[in-house]
Amino acid sequence: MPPKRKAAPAAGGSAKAGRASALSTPGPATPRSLDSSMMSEADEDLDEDVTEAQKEREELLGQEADEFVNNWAISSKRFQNQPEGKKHDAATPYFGKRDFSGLPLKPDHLNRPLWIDPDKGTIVLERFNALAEQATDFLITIAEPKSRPTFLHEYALTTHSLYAAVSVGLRPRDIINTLDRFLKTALPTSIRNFIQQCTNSYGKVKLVLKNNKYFVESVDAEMLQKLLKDEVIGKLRVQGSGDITTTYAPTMGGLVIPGTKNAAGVHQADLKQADKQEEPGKEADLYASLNEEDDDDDKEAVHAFEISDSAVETVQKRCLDIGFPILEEYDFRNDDVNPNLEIDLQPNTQIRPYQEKSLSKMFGNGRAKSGIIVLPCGAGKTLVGITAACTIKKGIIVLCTSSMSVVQWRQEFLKWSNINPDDIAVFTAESKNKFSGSTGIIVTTYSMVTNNRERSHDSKKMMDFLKGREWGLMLLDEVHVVPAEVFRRVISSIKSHSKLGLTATLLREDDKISHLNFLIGPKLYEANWMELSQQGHIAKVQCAEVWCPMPTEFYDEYLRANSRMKRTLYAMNPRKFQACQYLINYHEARGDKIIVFSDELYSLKKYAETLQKFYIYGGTSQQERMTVLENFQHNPNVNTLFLSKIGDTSLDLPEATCLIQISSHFGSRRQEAQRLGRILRAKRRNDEGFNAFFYSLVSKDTQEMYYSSKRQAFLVDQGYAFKVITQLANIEKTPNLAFATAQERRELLQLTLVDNEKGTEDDIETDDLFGKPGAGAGGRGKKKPGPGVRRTAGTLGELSGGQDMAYIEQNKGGAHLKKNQKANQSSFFKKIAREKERSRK
Ligand SMILES: Nc1ncnc2c1ncn2[C@@H]1O[C@H](COP(=O)(O)OP(=O)(O)OP(=O)(O)O)[C@@H](O)[C@H]1O
Repeated sequence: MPPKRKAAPAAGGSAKAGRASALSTPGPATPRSLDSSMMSEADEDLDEDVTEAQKEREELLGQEADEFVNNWAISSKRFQNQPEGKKHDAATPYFGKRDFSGLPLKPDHLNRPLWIDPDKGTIVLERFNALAEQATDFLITIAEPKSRPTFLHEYALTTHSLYAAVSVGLRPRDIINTLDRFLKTALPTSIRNFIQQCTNSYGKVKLVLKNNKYFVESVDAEMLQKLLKDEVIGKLRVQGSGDITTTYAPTMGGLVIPGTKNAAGVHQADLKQADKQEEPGKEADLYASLNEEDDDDDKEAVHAFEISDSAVETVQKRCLDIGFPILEEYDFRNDDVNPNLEIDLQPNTQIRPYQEKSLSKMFGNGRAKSGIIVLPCGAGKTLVGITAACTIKKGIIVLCTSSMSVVQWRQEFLKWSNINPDDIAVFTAESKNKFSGSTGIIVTTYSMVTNNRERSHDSKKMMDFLKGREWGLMLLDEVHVVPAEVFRRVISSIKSHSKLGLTATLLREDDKISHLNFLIGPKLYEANWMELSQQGHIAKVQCAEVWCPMPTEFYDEYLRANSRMKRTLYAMNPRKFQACQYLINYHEARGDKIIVFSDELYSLKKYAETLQKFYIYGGTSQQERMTVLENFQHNPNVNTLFLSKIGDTSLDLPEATCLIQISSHFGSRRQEAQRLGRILRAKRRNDEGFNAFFYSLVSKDTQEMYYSSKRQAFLVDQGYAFKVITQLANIEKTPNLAFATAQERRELLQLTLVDNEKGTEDDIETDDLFGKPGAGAGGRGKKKPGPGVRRTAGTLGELSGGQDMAYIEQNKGGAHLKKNQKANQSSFFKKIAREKERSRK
């Protein structure tokens, strides 16, 4: 990290800026401070949000605010004391110590697109600059995108991002030179040192599986000598395997690997540069140094020594401890031991530019690097995985979060590639077939592989088969939802040369995402949502937050209610109900197909029943689900569908063009992104002027407003602007809205209070929308819970759908669950417990 990573005032923090602009939409603005005052009550039971980390963050924000005020006072004084004519502009005092306006600009700074914060390594990119495209390619390779609204993008230079840059073949001087050339100011020494420090250690040592033997490899012979002298690693060298061997790195000349043309983004930038530059002589040398270096890539000598299979983890850990993280690469072209798989993309398959770019990060130097590719929902992660498989052409194992995804993955393999159907088998509770030839593809679920319970004979045999082989590629779907421990178990039991993780959002509220860096590999590529929607690969979406005032009697109850009842009340707010009805009418009349999401089962059913619409939740039978979905797709009279959280993922309904959210999972940014993902693949996305719509209905002056702003943070960073609608046009004049009279609203309140006295029903954990209700991941049968189902945390094996894994993991486990279980106990059990207690005394 660059020196001192303190929390910073959000100068230029575009997420906040995006939010602020949305809030400035006319209308009676509710002060956001109201929400924070509500926090103390909400704190009691927040599953996900009020973690220690959150408290720390809040403390930090407080410190940050103090610091800001102090700095402002100092700078303001300094500003006033400056001689007239030498004063900076009026905004200067606001930036305090972080005022970098004094940094000398390069004479041609207007032509250069980047700014950098010398303290924190935050890079700001001017998207309107002529070199923005090239700079973006470069930044994607060396830094992590943080925020990408329309005009200014923000990236962060981190140890991990530099690690990833090195892993795709960039060298420190590539990074320093190119960054310097894009910057409007000279590259600060602090940043130069940081890059050198990180990149000098990263990428020097590689772990390569060649001819089924593990080698520690480096282009630096001295480095290998150093490792051999290390007290831990030295002993682990396979005795009798000779000293350090020297070979030469493979050349790329003539090789055609799908998606490798942009090895690190820099080369492509170079080519475009030649076409676009305004001042040829001057700009052409912007990348010259990189080209020179590329030429000698092919001739580099590589030194290696062998280690045993069992020593791999120890060596990896030790290398990390001594500051030389080890990179994993698979030289699949020179693997003569593992049989080749007959698989190619279908001749008519055309991968899209961003898919190709993401793969170029994986295969940039002709070998397969392990890591994670991040693409928005509906952007075609499956095809990226399949293309990687077609490149490596060895045994492939695919791990999914649900048994339905297993079926879908197999179908996609058959659709996009020429794989023989006998060469691709699935391993689920229902099917335990192997492929027929010497190698092939197995598609399975995380839970099938990590299941600790006693296995059936067939399942055990299958596991032995999976463990006993060496796989060329392990494809890990939806990596953000799978607990780190599960990865550890998967990775330690199944041996594979390379791993590719796929996800739409590298987001977890619990920060465990960093584990993935070492368990799978660095983030290789993250696509820009806005760019993909502009290119028509995903739909353009208009997002809005609709503020629904609460009638006084509801609000009075809300203030008195416990946290569970509060959630029910803000979902059942009759004004919200009316807004939902209004939006359904409006969008149905426009010819849209609408999905209404509710995490709250009580409101899901009440809304759907009152409006006479279909709904699906965990307890809906498989047959009914299919009938409802079919009708939604093909019946012009069924245009609205209510869904519980089981529809958050895996739902492929390209007919849907409008989403309305009436209740959600606290502040989960991931759920918000996943739900938006349900309309990103809208069939009509390329119709002229087409827009999909995403509405979040929030009850005004309740905790929901706080959660809503939290939930939107990720999408705002992707460039989505949330408009705040404080009043839906003419809603008060709209006829036939439900709960129009005070009497009806009072009755609704009474009914809600009575019905929910004993706590509300939770959604049944289920596979996914297409899975069997109550079936565990991998389709393992689970008893169908009766009414009043409780939420259980359980292990991954017991959890069924990817959609719930992380949410539940974050539900601060024991305490919360116990509380819930207690609340759900019937009075009979409570009585028994009391009697037991008494008899003990
Ligand atoms: N290169 C391509 N050419 C044509 N169609 C494509 C291409 N890539 C993806 N698609 C199509 O885009 C749709 C979305 O793909 P896919 O289901 O793989 O998305 P995803 O990123 O996995 O989404 P989610 O995160 O929601 O599961 C599919 O219908 C797929 O066939």
